[in-house]
Amino acid sequence: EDNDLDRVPGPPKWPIIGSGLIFVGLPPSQMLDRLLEFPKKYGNRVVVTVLYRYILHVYDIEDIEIVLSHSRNIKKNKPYDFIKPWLGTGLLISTGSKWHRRRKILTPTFHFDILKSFMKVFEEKTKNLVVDLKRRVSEGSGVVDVMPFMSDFTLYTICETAMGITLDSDKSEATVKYKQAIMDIGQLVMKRLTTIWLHNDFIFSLHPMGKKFAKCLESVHSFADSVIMERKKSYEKDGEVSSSSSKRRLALLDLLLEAERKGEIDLEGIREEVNTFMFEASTGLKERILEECTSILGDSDRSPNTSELGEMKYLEAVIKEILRIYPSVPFIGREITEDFMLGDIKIMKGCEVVVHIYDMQRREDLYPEPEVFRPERFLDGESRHPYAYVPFSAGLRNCIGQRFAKLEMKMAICEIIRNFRLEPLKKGARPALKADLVLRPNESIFVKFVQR
Ligand code: HEM
Repeated sequence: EDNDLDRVPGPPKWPIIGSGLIFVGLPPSQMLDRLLEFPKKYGNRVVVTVLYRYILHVYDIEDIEIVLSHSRNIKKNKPYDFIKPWLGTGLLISTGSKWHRRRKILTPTFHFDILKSFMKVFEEKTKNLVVDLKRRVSEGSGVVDVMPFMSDFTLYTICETAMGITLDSDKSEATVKYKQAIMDIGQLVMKRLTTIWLHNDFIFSLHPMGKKFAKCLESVHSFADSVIMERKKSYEKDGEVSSSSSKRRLALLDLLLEAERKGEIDLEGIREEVNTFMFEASTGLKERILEECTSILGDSDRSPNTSELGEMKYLEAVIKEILRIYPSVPFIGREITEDFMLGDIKIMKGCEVVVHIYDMQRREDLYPEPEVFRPERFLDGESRHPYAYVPFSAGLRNCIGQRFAKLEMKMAICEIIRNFRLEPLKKGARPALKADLVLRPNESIFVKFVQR
């Protein structure tokens, strides 16, 4: 059958191997740049072929809307397979009826009342963060590499809210290993993506990279298992009593354990979700908060004092602008399971579609002077196409933790701003970025903290 995608422009294709060679051997720091060249060279729909795969990249709002709002094409594409050994088919990766079932079990965890009860944890973890930062600042010049602080903060917060486990000041070997393993997994997956012969599972398992990957998995899984077992013990002891009274928060893990009791999920399934949420929630936040605070506060006349409600709106706009310029998930991939029309072209089952959030949110026609950090864009009441801003994705597979994330970010930024004046080391400097499993800076982010 004729494939409409054969008529869509894209990088040159070789027989059999297709255009995949353009990515081969690219370091992750250049991968994002390569993808960003596409729309400039070929337009807002670009086809890349790799062996038998057709991968359509879309950059237009109209196309993005059709893809994200499709109610049956909810399957993730091939690259997500590489993180399956880690996250299993948890909520992020699962599809079809399994995804529907899981989403139903997990959705109540993000109900507003439960989120409200998490506020205490957000507050406590933020206070601890501020104490840690103060200690660091008092020890030295006040110049801090913020990433490790933020990754601890987000990990502790998700563990306590969702898993009911306190990790603070837990510098145990297992925690340290877990955090390192997650970073390594991200790097290994990206490298594997650009090394076509390592796509084969068997070859990968024999290669040193595959062996390192397996070691990382061991650390991550044993950490997750101990979190589950600890909670299971205390849940079995007093879970039923306290979950029906309002004495204790009903953590996500409790909900999963309850579902296990009802036969809706097994232990393997719980592990998938624990891994999924610890990953999504701890990488989903950390990079973007403080690094961009530096550029906000470098411009000191709009340094936000966030204790007033009016200023909270500004803070919200700040957060929105951060996620416009630095969307944690720069692009999303789908494998098409049911033919559909994308405007005038037919997208057939088996093709993959990649939605470019990062690129779309930096389009000049949608956001004048797109590289300029200007939260006011979100305050001026200007109407915008609903798909012109999708850092949390949209449609059925949107981010389940979106409201959780916003509350956590607000709380953290508020407390930090109240306690410190932040100065960028270099005014107007922007971190070089790399596409990891999430968008990450390619270098440490140093910020000068001056205690107020
Ligand atoms: C700034 C913070 C965050 C951003 C920008 C963000 C963004 C996203 C995006 C774009 C997706 C869609 C991914 C895809 O289709 O492949 C997603 C999915 C998801 N997010 Fe987030 N996220 C954030 C924080 C969180 C937090 C805090 C949690 C958990 C508490 C979370 C849990 C999830 C889960 C489980 C999914 C999969 C949902 C599904 O497929 O049904 N995220 N997120």
